[in-house]
Amino acid sequence: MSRILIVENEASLRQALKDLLERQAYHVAIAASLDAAQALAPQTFDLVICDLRLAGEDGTQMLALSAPIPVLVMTDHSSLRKAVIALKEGAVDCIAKPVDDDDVLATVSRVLSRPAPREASRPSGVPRGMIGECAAMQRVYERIRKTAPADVTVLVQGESGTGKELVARALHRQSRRTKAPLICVNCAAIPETLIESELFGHEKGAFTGANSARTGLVEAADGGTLFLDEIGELPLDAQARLLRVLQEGEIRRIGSVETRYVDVRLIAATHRDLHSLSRSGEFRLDLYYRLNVMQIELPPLREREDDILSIAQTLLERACTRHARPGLRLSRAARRDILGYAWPGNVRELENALERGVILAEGYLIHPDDLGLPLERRQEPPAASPEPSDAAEEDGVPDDDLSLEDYFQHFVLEHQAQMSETELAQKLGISRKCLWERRQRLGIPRKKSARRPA
Ligand SMILES: Nc1ncnc2c1ncn2[C@@H]1O[C@H](COP(=O)(O)OP(=O)(O)OP(=O)(O)O)[C@@H](O)[C@H]1O
Repeated sequence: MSRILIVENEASLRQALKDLLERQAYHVAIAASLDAAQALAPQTFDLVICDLRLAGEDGTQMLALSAPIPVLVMTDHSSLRKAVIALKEGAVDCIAKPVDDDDVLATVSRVLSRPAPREASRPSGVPRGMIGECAAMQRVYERIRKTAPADVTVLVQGESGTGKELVARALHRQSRRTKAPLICVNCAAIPETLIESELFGHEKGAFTGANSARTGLVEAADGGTLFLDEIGELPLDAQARLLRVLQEGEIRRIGSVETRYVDVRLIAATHRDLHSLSRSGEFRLDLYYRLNVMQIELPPLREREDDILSIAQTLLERACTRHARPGLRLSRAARRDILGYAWPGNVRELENALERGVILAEGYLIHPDDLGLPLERRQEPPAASPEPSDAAEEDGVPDDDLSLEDYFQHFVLEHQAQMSETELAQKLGISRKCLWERRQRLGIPRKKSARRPA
């Protein structure tokens, strides 16, 4: 069934819409703000419903954050102008507030019955929500395309923040199970004492505190896909139960003698070496072999040199939209830092650094200090090719978009501590008045220098 994300800051309406749509068997997630919506990866849904007037935020920003997923906007009479703008900017339809249940259901069903932006028809074959076109990622996309329809267990390996959950979502979307649930569980985030009952469910009275019977997440994924992130953290007892699910499709709730049958496709992910964990007795070898039918290996960001700047650019645009700071750009020095840094937290860390940059940038450019990358972990930037055919590629940092404004900012920031305003203006070939005006426009306030004023 289709997955819908509701973005609405008013709690009662948010819950009422959720209940209404869930009664029609849609899978619904809710968010009260743009940030909360962004954290739920809006591009992985089938439809986003968004109020245009979120508390202090502009709901039209959801259009850019969700693209290419259809966005249905909600508005009352006081913001009709905004609704017209949203429709012009690509919203698929508009629901009038106060909302009418039948109107909501009819509009949702109409929008969802239109042909969806299909994965396979995306020009580059890049799964929805994923960025990057380097050779290693092309191999990942090809693996996803071939593996998804095969309905086999998949083991996704990669460091933290490399996109393992995005791969699981793409596998599910491209599989025959796409209309059934995808249940994502981070095994490391659930306390060891609770994990078995969370996964496999329990009967009433099975243990202290089990006041009622509960369905586990494996059963909730019946007919669909179960994504177990950080599977290396699963305790041995839970591993034994999981093995039974994989071998026989059998599940037994904690405290129950009754065996139930489930049809679940398992996608597991880990940043650890399960084979060596099995040698030390921490992971069952038989489970490892069961999981390891197909592997998808995600490269760390530092090995995706060809991709880093284009990923940064896309993530930067998203962050600019989120924080209503359109048009911010990375300074040359910031791009060099991005290329030279080792990115132990991978794409997630890059996303966070850019978010920081967008929030802290004072002018139109994001400088290294705004990104705040830890100095000790920066590496030398990738070496320039021995005989650069294009001087603009010096240090591997493309220079093609280094505008006069970039140059101006860079020059002023680099020399203002040592030069007076007159010297700076002379070197730049402009008048002092012009220097002052540009400082104002670009948001580079004059810093007090140790030199006497000119
Ligand atoms: N190739 C990619 N394209 C776009 N965004 C990405 C990519 N890889 C990771 N991200 C972003 O980085 C963040 C982390 O991604 P994800 O949760 O899929 O990583 P993970 O490998 O499962 O991490 P962990 O192991 O820590 O759970 C998300 O915000 C995701 O959108």
